[in-house]
Amino acid sequence: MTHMTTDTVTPAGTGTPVLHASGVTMRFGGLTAVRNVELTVNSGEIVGLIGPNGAGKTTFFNCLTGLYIPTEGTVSYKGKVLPHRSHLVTQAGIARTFQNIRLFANMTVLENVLVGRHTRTKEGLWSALLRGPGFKKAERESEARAMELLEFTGLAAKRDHLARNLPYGEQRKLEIARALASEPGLLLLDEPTAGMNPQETRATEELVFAIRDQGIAVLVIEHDMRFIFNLCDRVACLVQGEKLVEGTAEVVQGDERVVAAYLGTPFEDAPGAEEVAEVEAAEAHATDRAPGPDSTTGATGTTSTTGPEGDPK
Ligand SMILES: Nc1ncnc2c1ncn2[C@@H]1O[C@H](COP(=O)(O)OP(=O)(O)OP(=O)(O)O)[C@@H](O)[C@H]1O
Repeated sequence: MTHMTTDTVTPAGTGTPVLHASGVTMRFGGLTAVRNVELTVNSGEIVGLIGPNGAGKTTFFNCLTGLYIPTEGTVSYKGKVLPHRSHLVTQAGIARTFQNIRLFANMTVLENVLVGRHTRTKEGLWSALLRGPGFKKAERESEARAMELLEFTGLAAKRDHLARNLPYGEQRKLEIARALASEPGLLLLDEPTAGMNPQETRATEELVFAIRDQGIAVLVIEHDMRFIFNLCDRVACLVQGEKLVEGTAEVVQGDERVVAAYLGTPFEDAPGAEEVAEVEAAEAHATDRAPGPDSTTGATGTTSTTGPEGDPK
């Protein structure tokens, strides 16, 4: 697999490293889900992580956030190696959202954000939930900050609604607001637009830009390639646990290995008649040749024409 990785790309003009993952490998028994991955996120950057289902993206996130202890490698935040404990990672300055929404369904929108603040208040989670001694003092300040975050994410009018009653897109926004409540320097988003309609996706794109503009670096996993390529300064593509390519949106979209392993066809706005004709011609060509000698392994040969795998949008 010597051809698999490329050098880390650091675009000119970006800041200092916020996150540095060095040689991260994660094995589950005989399965290597993440293999020797090197990734840096600099301040001021939005970095995308793409790849087929099962490529190891979420496992890599779990290694970054202390949920998993990597079999090999280290993860540093602002130059310091992180402990393998998720609450300490949050305290250090990394916040995340999950692929499957994890809100407190029976708490209000505001309460969910307040809970997200517990790593930044002296009183801690239990005091916040039980309104114990010392909480009152911090309460007004915390609530003001939580309301700021609800304004920022467009949820202020819903502050007293139960989280479970929010429409799906707003639940995803609330997850982001709650993550921001820990005042992170780096935000990890795991498929933030999964299940969203195009308007919600567009709004999420704007929200992520606004988060970056507040000085928070962002690392985002997403299967929606339009979203990724519009948003990201840099994109890394994982395939079978390894970093295949890393670079600007243009570089990654144009890389034939990424196209073959994941994208299928070069990414464009919408498949037009020209692309459809191309696809049909390729299919006809493939049929003419089958069953040829390269059709046995599936490792090479025809490029997938179905586009990126992933959750339907
Ligand atoms: N806790 C675990 N125990 C064993 N195997 C696991 C575990 N978590 C993930 N895997 C395996 O590791 C590989 C990578 O999975 P992972 O969920 O990280 O991929 P992914 O790129 O996030 O996929 P998707 O895009 O579908 O979310 C898969 O083969 C998966 O089955």
